[in-house]
Amino acid sequence: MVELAQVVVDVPTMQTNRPYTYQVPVLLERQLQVGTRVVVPFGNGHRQVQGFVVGFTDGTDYQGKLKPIQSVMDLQPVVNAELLTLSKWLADQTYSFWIACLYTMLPNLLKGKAHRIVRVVDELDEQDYYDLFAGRDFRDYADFENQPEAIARLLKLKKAGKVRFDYQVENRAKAKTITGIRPQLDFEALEEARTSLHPNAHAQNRLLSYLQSIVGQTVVQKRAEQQTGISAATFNQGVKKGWLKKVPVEVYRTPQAHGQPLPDDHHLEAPLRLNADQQRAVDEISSQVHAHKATTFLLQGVTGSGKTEVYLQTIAQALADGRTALMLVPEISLTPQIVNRFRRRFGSQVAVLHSGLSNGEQYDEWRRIERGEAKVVVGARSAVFAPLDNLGVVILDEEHEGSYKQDEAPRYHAREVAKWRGRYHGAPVVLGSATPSLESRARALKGRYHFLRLPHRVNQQPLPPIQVVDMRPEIKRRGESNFSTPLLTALNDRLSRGEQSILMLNRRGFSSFMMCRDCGTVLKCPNCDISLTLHMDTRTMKCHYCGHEEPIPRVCPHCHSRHIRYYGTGTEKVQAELQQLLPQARIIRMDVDTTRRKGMHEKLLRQFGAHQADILLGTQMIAKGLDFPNVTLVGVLNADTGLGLPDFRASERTFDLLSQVSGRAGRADKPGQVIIQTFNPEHYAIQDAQRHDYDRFFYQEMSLRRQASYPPYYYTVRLMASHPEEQEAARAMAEIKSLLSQRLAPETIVLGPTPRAIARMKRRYYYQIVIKYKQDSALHATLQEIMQKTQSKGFKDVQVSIDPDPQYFI
Ligand SMILES: Nc1ncnc2c1ncn2[C@@H]1O[C@H](COP(=O)(O)OP(=O)(O)OP(=O)(O)O)[C@@H](O)[C@H]1O
Ligand SMILES: [Zn+2]
Repeated sequence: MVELAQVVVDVPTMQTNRPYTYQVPVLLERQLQVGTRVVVPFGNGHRQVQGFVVGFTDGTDYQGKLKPIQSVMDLQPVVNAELLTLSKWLADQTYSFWIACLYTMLPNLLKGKAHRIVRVVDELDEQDYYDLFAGRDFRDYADFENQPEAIARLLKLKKAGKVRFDYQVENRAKAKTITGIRPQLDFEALEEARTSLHPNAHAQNRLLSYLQSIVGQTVVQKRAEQQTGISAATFNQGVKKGWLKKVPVEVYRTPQAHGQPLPDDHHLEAPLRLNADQQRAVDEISSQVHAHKATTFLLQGVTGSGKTEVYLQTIAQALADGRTALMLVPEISLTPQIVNRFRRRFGSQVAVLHSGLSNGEQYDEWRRIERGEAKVVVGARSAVFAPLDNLGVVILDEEHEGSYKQDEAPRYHAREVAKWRGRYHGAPVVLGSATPSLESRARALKGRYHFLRLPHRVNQQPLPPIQVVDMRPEIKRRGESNFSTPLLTALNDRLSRGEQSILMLNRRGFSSFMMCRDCGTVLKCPNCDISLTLHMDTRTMKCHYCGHEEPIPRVCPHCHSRHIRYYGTGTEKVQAELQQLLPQARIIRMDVDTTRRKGMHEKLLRQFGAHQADILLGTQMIAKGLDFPNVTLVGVLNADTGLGLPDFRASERTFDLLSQVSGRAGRADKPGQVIIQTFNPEHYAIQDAQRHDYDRFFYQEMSLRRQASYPPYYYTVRLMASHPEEQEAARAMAEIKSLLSQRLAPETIVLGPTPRAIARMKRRYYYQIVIKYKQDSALHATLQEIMQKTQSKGFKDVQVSIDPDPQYFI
């Protein structure tokens, strides 16, 4: 019986969220594998859609006539067996479409329409090389279509390991190539040409000898020029005479540490000598690597305790076992120092995946991983899907960070995916943080995670003393200023000693909003329910949610008064004030605006590291991972931002941020100092951060969470419905609520429906329900049912999303 293929099609609706059965045309039989993308006709109109082959079967219940697969997009699978299984689990766990999960795992370029190429990877005999490749190193597969004989020859070559079938994406990015040269004559023929040369033709003589030395090879022209001193003009002459041919040679686009040369693999950095706590951590984790045990570790180490060194040495152990490693960081473009450390240690075995890469770079890094050329992946959230084989260890640094949760479908948490992959490969998972999430710390206390601690800084210094400055009397005394007297004194002090300071402002943009002093009108986004932010660099008002942009108004749009002014404080304004207060200080500002251009982030940090500035002033992006020995002062200008947000994690986030940024001071031999300015000096999050007392914060916050039935005592799910009409969104939610009340266990708490904190966004109104539960066997099925139901006619134009374990509630 002929096999049939099961295909998940790119038609994301609830009804189509399952594999469809297709016939496999004889011609495609040999190419088709599980995990390849195909084009198939779909529906009554036979419209062409993309899909993924997820399995084969020899029978089907389907009564009608099966349609045939139309074409195969990939000549080797883009999703391997592990990731295919994972995608299915992910769809189920996150209440999302299987097809969306499959696409989520792939680099951007493979989300588009691919075209196939065939690449020469080993020496071919001339017949094949010229017949099939016309003297090039790769060709479009489409060139061979309808030539069964050529395809048969290619398949034979593939089997012999001489060519590889690959995929590239049309019109978006192809493999990057540079010019290579390839001799077109054999040794004797070149010799003949040489003897018949004019005796003065020295350059051509040299070219011919050189070509003789590389017969059968392709050499990058630039490299040949450098090695031999033969000029480009001489190579061109050689082309005209038919001695050589120029051919494209594929090169990888390696994301560079901006302007910094990559270390070569012979000059890698040696591991540091570990202290006793670090050694214990490395030993315990490595023993699980060696034993193929999927133990989850919580590594809680104070800032500057040498967690990164523990990661590096654990990974080295996994590599020594012939395995691979995955290192996740919250937003990698913000932590170039970590990437550089990994590169210095592991050289070209490291691949980097993050949103700051071009699509081409991302694709090339992905292929290096997939081909097994890169064994250590450092990346942000989506790197958790890196196609690493034989994983030996997975590490999540700063595990408490909310950015590990994707806030659009599929709403997965990288921590859960990491644990899944750990189980699949028998690999331990290490969750590292100075300030673990309450969830993780609670699990460690219960023994579900293996708890490791690094309680001291490696430099033997205590954590820096923190002074909290109450801004209320400061403002009364000195008027509206962003700088208290103690902070200014401390800054001056560092300047005179030639030491550096880091200042954090918890904001972005110049001002947060604009208000009319006569009528109180605040300039708002026409699409969303939030105020617009002034951006001085582009001289516009911008919405941070939908991207809406408009010119800065001169008069109030409501009452036409000219008394319209900017409220709030942005980095640009603070920089101006600081420069006025300290005219001699050299200041680097780092925020979304100054780092938008590629590579700017690294550049600014490098300048600061080279002491080309005295003060680094920035938003939250400077709080994490920076390791500058000469920084002895950290100032936080406004610790309170965020405390007032309607989110049960507001205190936790404030505590984390303050602890994190304080940790940037005094990391080497000079002692550090931290000054925190606040309008809420008595808040426990601020006081506990001041004492460096994670445990105290943890127990206080835990008791509040228990009282309010929040995580980690309860699990939460958020459901959201949106519609352009407010009452439609509300009505849909009411219907969902009644279904939930019927199905769920009586102990389960269902809150809402209520308008979301930002009730209107992108021209839609949002209503939400929050479910809190400990254990509810009916929950999963009920949520699946809601997914189904919201696809029906009664829910026309209502968009419903289900967000398990949401990280944000605004
Ligand atoms: N065993 C060691 N001996 C000497 N120096 C070390 C050792 N371990 C780490 N260091 C150095 O101490 C500094 C801090 O270490 P590291 O950056 O690993 O700490 P961390 O815990 O990851 O910090 P944070 O969480 O604050 O970013 C680094 O400069 C690192 O090179
Ligand atoms: Zn908007």
